[in-house]
Amino acid sequence: MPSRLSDAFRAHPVHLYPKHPDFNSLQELPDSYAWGLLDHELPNSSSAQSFGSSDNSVPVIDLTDPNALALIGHACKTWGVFQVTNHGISNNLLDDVESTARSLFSLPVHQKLKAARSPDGVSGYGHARISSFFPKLMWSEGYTIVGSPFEQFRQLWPQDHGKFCDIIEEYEREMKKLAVRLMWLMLGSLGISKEDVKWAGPKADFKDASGALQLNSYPACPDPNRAMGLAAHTDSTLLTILHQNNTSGLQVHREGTGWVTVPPLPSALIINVGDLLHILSNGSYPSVLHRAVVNRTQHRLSVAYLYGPPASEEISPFSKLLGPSQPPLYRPVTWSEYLGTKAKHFNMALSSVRLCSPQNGGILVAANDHKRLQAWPEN
Ligand SMILES: C=C1C[C@]23C[C@@]1(O)CC[C@H]2[C@@]12CCC[C@@](C)(C(=O)O1)[C@H]2[C@@H]3C(=O)O
Ligand SMILES: O=C(O)CCC(=O)C(=O)O
Ligand SMILES: [Fe+2]
Repeated sequence: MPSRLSDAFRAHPVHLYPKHPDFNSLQELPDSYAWGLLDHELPNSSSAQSFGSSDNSVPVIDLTDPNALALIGHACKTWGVFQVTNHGISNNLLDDVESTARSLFSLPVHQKLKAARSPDGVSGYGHARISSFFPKLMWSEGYTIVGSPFEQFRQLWPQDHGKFCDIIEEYEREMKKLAVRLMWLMLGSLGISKEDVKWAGPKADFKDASGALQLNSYPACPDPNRAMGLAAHTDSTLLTILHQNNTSGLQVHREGTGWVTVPPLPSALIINVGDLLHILSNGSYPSVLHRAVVNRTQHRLSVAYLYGPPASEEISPFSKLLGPSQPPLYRPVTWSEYLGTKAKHFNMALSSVRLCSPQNGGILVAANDHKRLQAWPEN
């Protein structure tokens, strides 16, 4: 069984389309990128709301608010996503990481391909792994970093990789600290304390936790209504911390409302509940289904920090949350195994680790999961 994050995809290599176009040279949307009409830019579209009553917009939480723990608990239960302000990450660092991503994606295609992700690897340049589940290509490029970016950055920028490595390494350190703080707020809001999480380590600092950085680029698109930046998915994480530049594009799916745009707020970071927190909370903090759409005039960038437990630690619902009427809904799974499951089953990954209920005669998908699956627009 794989034990490091970088081994997670050994058993599930993806051979994605080898051709990477120079997006800027395309005046028309090639058929291979045409998904059919999306409704995100249609006039009067009710399915992509961004502003409205506060009930219909993603919660914004000030981390210095004395009530932050309760606000976060409510946001996790009802949205699976929230924005945070006063999070302690400096604007300088956010600007630096954004310009690192901009410099990277502006390199010529042949240069970026020198750091191409291998079919069974985690790090490097390429399409999102989930691309293999769709007949059409996504209007985006990605670059994944696990651990030190040094070796690959040296290929990309033979002369001046040093400054970019420093920025990424500092960003990884800062994200890790923020993730620990958010973890304790999210777990605390579930009534989980330090003694309940042995894998957080003796100092409760999640020292052995793992993380990946995903840089995403969504160039301006000649036909945005028919293109998809990043298809609807949930993250296979405990939580994800997302920085987006000043261009909107992230949408989250909410039952009963549909797609809701998460507006860029200066200095705010977006926090997604991932599938592993969904499992730990026994489904009470559902992972959020989200996607990225594109636009005609602006280049959008985002940087996601995908945070998970130690790669070989078994994750299962906290026993404190279980009882005679709350049986565990998910079987134990390691992050590494779960990433492999996602690579194989994509949107069925969470229900594939759901425990069978004997009353259902072994039928795997229970009522709630069923509703979630129906929300996936591609189903
Ligand atoms: C740790 C990881 C989560 C991720 C796969 C990865 O190895 C690094 C990239 C992550 C990402 C980002 C875009 C969406 C996503 C579904 C994908 O294809 O690559 C996620 C993966 C995930 O959360 O499952
Ligand atoms: O670009 C975005 O807003 C979404 C990125 C994302 O979902 C991811 O990297 O997992
Ligand atoms: Fe995501």
